[in-house]
Amino acid sequence: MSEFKELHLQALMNARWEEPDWQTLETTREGAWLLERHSMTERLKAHCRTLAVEVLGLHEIEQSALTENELSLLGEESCLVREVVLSGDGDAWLCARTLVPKSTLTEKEQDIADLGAVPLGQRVFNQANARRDAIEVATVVVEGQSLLARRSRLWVNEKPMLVSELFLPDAPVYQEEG
Ligand SMILES: C=C(O[C@@H]1C=C(C(=O)O)C=C[C@H]1O)C(=O)O
Repeated sequence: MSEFKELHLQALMNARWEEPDWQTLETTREGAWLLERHSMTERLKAHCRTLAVEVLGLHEIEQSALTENELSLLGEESCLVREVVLSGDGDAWLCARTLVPKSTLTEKEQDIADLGAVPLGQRVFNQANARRDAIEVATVVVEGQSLLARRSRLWVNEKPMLVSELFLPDAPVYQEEG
């Protein structure tokens, strides 16, 4: 798993995020996935019997190691980094890296640091005031394969986090009926 982690998380970190072409994307199958404003976990669950989360990493990152762009979306502070792979019925579908500012992990949201195998989306969209904005997309090349990726900001109780998601080759987004 560590080579997987190295390849996919590194690719996600190097992605060149761009404003989506809403008009074009909204009419496509990929667009429905990339522009999803509600829970990605829910959308993935609709395509399998069991959705499993494997935590690849959980560590802190100093403010100085964040990019200007990340700081402008989240505020100037250190973050918790949560890295996971989501698998549908045993097939790896999505690799995700989430930056959670320290000030988001307060009060009711302290548990977000200890989610383990509970999908982040399941926890966040439990909250009536959860919302997503700042959706950006990218095409990421991993081992010669072009993969879809997106980055978005999630808000829970008006506190932000930044979620980057890479759709792996077996993900339903690439399938006809996806
Ligand atoms: C952000 C969501 O959560 C999903 C689960 C994640 C996790 O458990 O870390 C990360 C990204 C997701 O695609 C979501 O469902 O929308």
